[in-house]
Amino acid sequence: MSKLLTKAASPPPVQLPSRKQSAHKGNFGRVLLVGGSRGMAGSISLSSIAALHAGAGLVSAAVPDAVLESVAGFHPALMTIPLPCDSAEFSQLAWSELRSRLSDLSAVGCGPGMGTGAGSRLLVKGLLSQKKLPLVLDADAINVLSMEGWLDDEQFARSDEDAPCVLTPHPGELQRLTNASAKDVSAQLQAAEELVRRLNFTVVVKGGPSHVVGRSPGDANDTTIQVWQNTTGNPGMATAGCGDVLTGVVTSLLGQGLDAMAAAQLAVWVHGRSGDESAARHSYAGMTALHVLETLADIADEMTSD
Ligand SMILES: NC(=O)C1=CN([C@@H]2O[C@H](COP(=O)(O)OP(=O)(O)OC[C@H]3O[C@@H](n4cnc5c(N)ncnc54)[C@H](O)[C@@H]3O)[C@@H](O)[C@H]2O)[C@@H](O)CC1
Ligand SMILES: Nc1ncnc2c1ncn2[C@@H]1O[C@H](COP(=O)(O)OP(=O)(O)O)[C@@H](O)[C@H]1O
Ligand SMILES: [Mg+2]
Repeated sequence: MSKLLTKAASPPPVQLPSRKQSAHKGNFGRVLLVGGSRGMAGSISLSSIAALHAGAGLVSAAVPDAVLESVAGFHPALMTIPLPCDSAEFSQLAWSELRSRLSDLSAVGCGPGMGTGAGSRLLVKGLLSQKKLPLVLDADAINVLSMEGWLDDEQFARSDEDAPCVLTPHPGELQRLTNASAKDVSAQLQAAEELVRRLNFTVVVKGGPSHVVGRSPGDANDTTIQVWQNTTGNPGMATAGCGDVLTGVVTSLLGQGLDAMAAAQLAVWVHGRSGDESAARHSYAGMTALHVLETLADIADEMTSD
């Protein structure tokens, strides 16, 4: 492990259980990331490899056939699933192909680099409609929700018995989804609370700092909505692909069994922590999402109780 230059200013909000000597990769979840398109193969690769660095046992990336080799080439531990595509993006046949591959998964993340064409829309609708698998929707999956207005439809709400759904919009994506101005943090947090209240989703409002808005599990009658503010991260993270990395971390922690609020808080914390270490090792301007991704490997055990 490379020598750390920084220490966390505050402890993680929640922690993962420590790893038993007898552990095997099945203990740490089998997750799937869905996305990518020609020209944006990097985004889904960042998300998928981030899921590995956050401790997932097995990670697959379901991508348009046209970018399979590029995505597979990023990391030998990553498995890939080719899906039908038109010239650049998923085709309308992609969902019917993917739906039969969901059975033994523990979480799925969708959206990075996906594009918003007809194939992407069918995939988002299919993943949103199934309620057995924890789901993270980011980037173009959120843009599809905005374009189709699906979140106005209560049929997509999640009960406490359903698997959770986590949205991870940046302010621009949240503005498209809710009309709350990207420049008005309190309006955006109120809009996120409304999504939690109406649909029982968990929402990561990304930014500097990020917030996690959701309900803690446990007492079904406890309808309190928490708005938790992250204590890690820095402006060096305002760089292409940084959010794609977070998508993989949230998916990974859901797949390791954390509830939506805990997975989202811990993911945001460790992602910002990796951003802080990356800024110290490089510079605000010089660091990239790849540095944040790779530094996760050095600090991931800070998520685990001693
Ligand atoms: N290497 C890759 O393949 C990359 C692919 N990406 C994909 O590109 C697609 C488009 O995502 P982008 O986020 O780049 O484009 P968007 O058009 O969604 O967001 C960019 C715009 O949103 C607004 N915005 C973003 N963050 C904001 C903030 N903090 N405050 C106020 N306004 C803000 C700004 O107007 C900005 O111009 C996504 O599918 C994404 O996953 C990006 O993640 C970049 C890297
Ligand atoms: N000034 C900042 N301070 C802290 N974190 C930031 C800052 N700017 C961006 N980030 C983080 O970087 C990530 C950017 O996400 P996003 O805009 O989706 O990037 P991309 O889509 O290019 O991957 C988010 O997690 C956000 O919280
Ligand atoms: Mg993004």
